Amino acid sequence: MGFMQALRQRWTAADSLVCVGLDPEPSRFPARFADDPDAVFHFCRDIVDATAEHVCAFKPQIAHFAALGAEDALQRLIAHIHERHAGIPVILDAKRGDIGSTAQHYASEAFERYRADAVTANPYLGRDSVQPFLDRGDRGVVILCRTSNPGASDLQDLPVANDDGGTRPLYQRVAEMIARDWNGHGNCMLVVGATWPGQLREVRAIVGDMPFLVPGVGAQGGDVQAVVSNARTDDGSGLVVSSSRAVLYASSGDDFAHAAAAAARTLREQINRYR
Ligand SMILES: O=C(O)c1cc(=O)[nH]c(=O)n1[C@@H]1O[C@H](COP(=O)(O)O)[C@@H](O)[C@H]1O
Repeated sequence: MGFMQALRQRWTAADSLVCVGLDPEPSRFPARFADDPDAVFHFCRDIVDATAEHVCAFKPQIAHFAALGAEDALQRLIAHIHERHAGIPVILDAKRGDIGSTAQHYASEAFERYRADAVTANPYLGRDSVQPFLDRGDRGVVILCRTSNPGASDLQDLPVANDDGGTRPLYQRVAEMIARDWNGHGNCMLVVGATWPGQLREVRAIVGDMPFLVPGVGAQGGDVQAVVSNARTDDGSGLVVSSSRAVLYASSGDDFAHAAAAAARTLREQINRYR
C-alpha cells in the first residue's frame, strides 16, 4: 500500500491527525537512561509504544540521530515501528534536495536504507532536486512551503511575479506549482507551520485537498484551534499535526512514557474538537 493510502486509513482507524516527532536529546532523557549505551533507541521505542494508539504518523528527525552517531538506532527504530505498529506511516524528517545525481542517493537513503514511508524535502533548489522523490509514487514527498520558524518570511515571503502581471509571496507560488505540476503521482504533501494560521488558510485555498504536515504546536506555541479551523479539508482531515518536545519531554521522571501518551491523547482530543 502506498503512503497516501496508508495515511488516510490511519486517520480513520486511529481517529487521529496527530504525529509524534521523534527528536531525541539525551540531556533531556529521564535519569534511568543515564548508563544505557543504547539510550536513544530505548527512549524513542518506549515513546513510540506508549503513543502509537493516538497517532496517525511518526516523524523521526534525522539530525537528532546523526549528530549522536546514532543512525543505527534510527534504522532499528523505524524497523520497530513497521513490525510492532504496522499501518502507522513513518515520515523521515531530513529536508533533502540536491542536484539530481545526489538527490537520487538521498531518496535511496530515506526509502531503502531507513525504510521510511515519506521524507521531507526542500523545493527551493527546483524541481529536478526533488524529482527522484516525486518518482517514487508509493512513497510520500513532504515539501517545505511556509515553515514554522520566525525567519520563514525572510525568503519565503519575497514577492514574485504572477501570471497576471501582479505579485504574490514565493511560498504561494511554490504551493501552486507543486499542486499543479509536481504532484503527478498524487504523493505530495506540503509543510506549513502551525505558527502561521493566515498562511495555512491561504495555502489551503490554493491546493485543494492536498495534505499538510503542520509542525509548530506545543513547544513552538502554535494554536491548535487556529490550525484546524484554517487548514482542515472539507471532510475534516487533510492534516498531520506534529509535536515533538511537548510529547517527548512531557515528564523527565520515570512516568515519561505515560506522560507522553497523555500529551498525545490530549492533542488528539483538542484537534478533534475543531474538526
Ligand atoms: O519539516 C519539519 O518537520 C519541520 C518544518 C518546520 O517548518 N518546522 C519544524 O519545526 N519542523 C520540525 O518539526 C519539529 C518540531 O519540534 P517541536 O517544536 O519540538 O514540536 C522539529 O523536528 C523540526 O525540525
